[in-house]
Amino acid sequence: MPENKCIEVSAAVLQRPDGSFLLAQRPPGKIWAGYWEFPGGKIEPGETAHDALVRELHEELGITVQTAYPWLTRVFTYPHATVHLNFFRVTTWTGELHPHEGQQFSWQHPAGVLVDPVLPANTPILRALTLPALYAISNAAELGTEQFLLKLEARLDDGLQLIQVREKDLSRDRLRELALKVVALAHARGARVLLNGDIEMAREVGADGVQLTSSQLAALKLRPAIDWCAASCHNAEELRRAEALGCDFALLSPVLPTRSHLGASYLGWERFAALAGGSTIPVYALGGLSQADMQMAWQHGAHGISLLRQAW
Ligand SMILES: Nc1nc2c([nH]c(=O)n2[C@@H]2O[C@H](COP(=O)(O)OP(=O)(O)OP(=O)(O)O)[C@@H](O)[C@H]2O)c(=O)[nH]1
Repeated sequence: MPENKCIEVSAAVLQRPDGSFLLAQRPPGKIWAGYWEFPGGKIEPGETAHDALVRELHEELGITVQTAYPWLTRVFTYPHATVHLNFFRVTTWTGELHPHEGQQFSWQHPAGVLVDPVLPANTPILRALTLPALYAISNAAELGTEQFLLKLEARLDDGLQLIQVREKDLSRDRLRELALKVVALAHARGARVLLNGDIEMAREVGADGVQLTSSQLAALKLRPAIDWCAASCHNAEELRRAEALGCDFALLSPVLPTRSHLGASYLGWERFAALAGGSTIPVYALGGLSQADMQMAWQHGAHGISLLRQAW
């Protein structure tokens, strides 16, 4: 085999409704035996990534895939080969899980994986799994600060886990004041906060990360040193830039027409899928959406959706 040959692989994140996912331990005799991985295997000639996923899960686990959403891809070079991994999120299947290859199974939670070692290519995949499906964007501008904070508290109590503070009309002082309050409320309930556009202030208020604007994304040479770094993207070039910079995830917008940009052009779901397909980082769909669009977003390769007005 030539050294630069890239092996195409499909892998499944089998997810239960409580968010737990299945890892399997590679059985003795296989390369990287003993390492934990997502079930899957090599794509055979003539197969699509989805075909291979369905076949592998049938062969390895004895289950029939019902719903599989395309999610992330990743290229990783091992000493033995370079692999191009196509990850799917599998949320429904029929049949009982059987370890047809003698492998061990373990259901794990995104908040803390308790088995090791995990295949080295999978570390960013496990991190991506800690991101929720919904990413809410603040709307103090329309609701007023007090009303927004009350709504935020209620949404956090309902399980909201990820918030972007984005208030373009506030002065720096008012923004800092608001961001501090959002961080305090969110952290008290285990949710994360990213601040739009201001890396320094994000650190200062103890936010978990920063949401880079597309102009910051174009200008930055290095990923800011902060736990979570996301980027706002509108086209293929920006998405590739976000991946290359080492961003943890991206927003891709506008998917549909929005109230705030009436008459402006938008991507539509097909274009969204073409852009997000093959992304190495999770992509949230943004623009003109509501909670009811979640399934549509997943079908088109999104990790989830980001909502502004509709979040509150
Ligand atoms: N199934 C799977 N393979 C992964 C993951 N992460 C990762 O780096 N790989 C790599 O992708 C390749 C998959 O090959 P495999 O050996 O599992 O494929 P297979 O089931 O078709 O095996 P076979 O060739 O023994 O029939 C291996 O090099 C493996 O190290 C993962 O999460 N799941």
